Amino acid sequence: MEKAVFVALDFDSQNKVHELLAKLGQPQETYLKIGMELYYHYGSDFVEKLVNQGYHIFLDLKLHDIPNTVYQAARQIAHLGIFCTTIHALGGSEMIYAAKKGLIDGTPTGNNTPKLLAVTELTSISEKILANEQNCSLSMTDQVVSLAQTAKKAGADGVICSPLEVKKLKKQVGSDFLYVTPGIRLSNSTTDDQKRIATPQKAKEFGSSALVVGRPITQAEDPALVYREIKKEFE
Ligand SMILES: O=c1ccn([C@@H]2O[C@H](COP(=O)(O)O)[C@@H](O)[C@H]2O)c(=O)[nH]1
Repeated sequence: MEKAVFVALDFDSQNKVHELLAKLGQPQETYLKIGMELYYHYGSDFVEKLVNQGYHIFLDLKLHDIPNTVYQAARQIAHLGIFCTTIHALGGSEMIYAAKKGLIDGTPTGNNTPKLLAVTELTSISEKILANEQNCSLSMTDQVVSLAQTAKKAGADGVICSPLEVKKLKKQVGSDFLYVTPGIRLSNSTTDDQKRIATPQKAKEFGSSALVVGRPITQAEDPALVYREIKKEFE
């Protein structure tokens, strides 16, 4: 996982996924993120197909429900042979603990338990939205640190955050925790709906463990070239 670049497969069809994968390289060296769009369309068979081809799969379903429901869902997710998955840290420590237990209980004997990553504040949330819509009196960084501390205590393996928060997180939460960062934009990319962004180079300087990159790769004229450039800049 250290220094992986996860390509976010936010597509509405399998054909588009296969077209992209044909350009990216060996499955064993390729990290992919499957989110709600593909999962709700094609279900877990599609996830298992890519796992069986040798891809490292990050299943990003961002579970957020009562602890028992999350426990049962995590138990099912653990059968898929994926590399990591997500929950919302805002669900609280009991829910995070339940997710971790579900992943452990559901992992078939001999397989690795998927890593559990807790989403702190989505990278589409700005300081202004945090204050005005979530009525949070903490700064963005302090709120992310607080959620990460809760997630770590409850057994998560790492968090999803912006690269902008990683330096402080490493100091206050520790380097023995994963900091996986979306919100990655090249200096010439559009920001789209992302608010807390950084380039791959900056993310590397701040200490991100892994990057998540969608549209800058998937909507590029030459996705393979951009993917290679991002990997080179980050590794
Ligand atoms: O805080 C978060 C959590 C998850 N994401 C996901 O990452 C990708 C980013 O895609 P881009 O096209 O590079 O913006 C996307 O799948 C999100 O669901 C995030 O952006 N922020």
